[in-house]
Amino acid sequence: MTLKIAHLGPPGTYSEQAALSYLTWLNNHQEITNLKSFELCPYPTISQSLQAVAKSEAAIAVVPVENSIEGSVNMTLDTLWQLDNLKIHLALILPIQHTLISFAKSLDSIKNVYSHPQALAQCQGWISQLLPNVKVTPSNSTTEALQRLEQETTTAAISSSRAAQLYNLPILASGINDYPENCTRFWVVRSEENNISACTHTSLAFSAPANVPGALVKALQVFAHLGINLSRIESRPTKRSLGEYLFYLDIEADVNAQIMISALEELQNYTEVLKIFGSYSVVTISES
Ligand SMILES: O=C(O)C(=O)Cc1ccccc1
Repeated sequence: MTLKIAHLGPPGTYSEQAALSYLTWLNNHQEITNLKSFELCPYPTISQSLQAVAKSEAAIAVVPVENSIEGSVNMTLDTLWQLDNLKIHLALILPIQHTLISFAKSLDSIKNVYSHPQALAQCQGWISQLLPNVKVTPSNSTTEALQRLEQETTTAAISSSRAAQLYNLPILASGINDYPENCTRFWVVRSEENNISACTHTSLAFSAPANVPGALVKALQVFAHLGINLSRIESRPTKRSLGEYLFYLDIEADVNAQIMISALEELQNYTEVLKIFGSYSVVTISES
């Protein structure tokens, strides 16, 4: 059986790189995979990659969730909340080294720079120092604008050296992210429950029952009282009215651990809608 893996495209994105790292990881865990074959399926947006799994067009999606410089990838958080029955199976942390790709002879002749908003933000210091007068345009992914470069020789794109190699494009500058230790966390998402035991993390999101003093504190105290550590908290607008938020938590415990079963039962008392995105382990990928 061939399993389709949805990721942000066109080919050569960091999300595709994360999907390939996931396949390598699976290969080293053959007992889990039963020797299935896989097909990489690029989608125009992160949201569409997740929708592909929700609609059973693909079995798996690999999506970016958080970057060490720029923080959360809102499209991933928002789409996970909107779609029901998606479960995180694994987190992958990948090092990210951006390159400037262009047919321009030098930085002086560049007039336009394109990339995914996350990549532009991760390189904003470098851009303002070395390309202070360029027009910066966000694109759906780091590889979307690469097809422009051959015709538009005063245009550059921020992407990976792997993408430059894939499309045989010239690299004008390397390692242009503002912080050298730049890395991004990706989630591997499927439509069925993760039945791997002893996961290290659980992610969930909730809306509070009323916008009153202490609403968030009460929910968080559930974990504090049980000695359960949180590794991230993020808020996103509910989009229903200004000033109303959803709260996303990453928790350092397995959803099936007795202590988490108790915590989640108690948490129901302090939440309006509670969505558990799943339990998973975290794999750190070293420089390839
Ligand atoms: O556009 C890509 O290549 C992506 O996969 C999104 C992204 C952009 C920048 C850093 C990590 C992921």
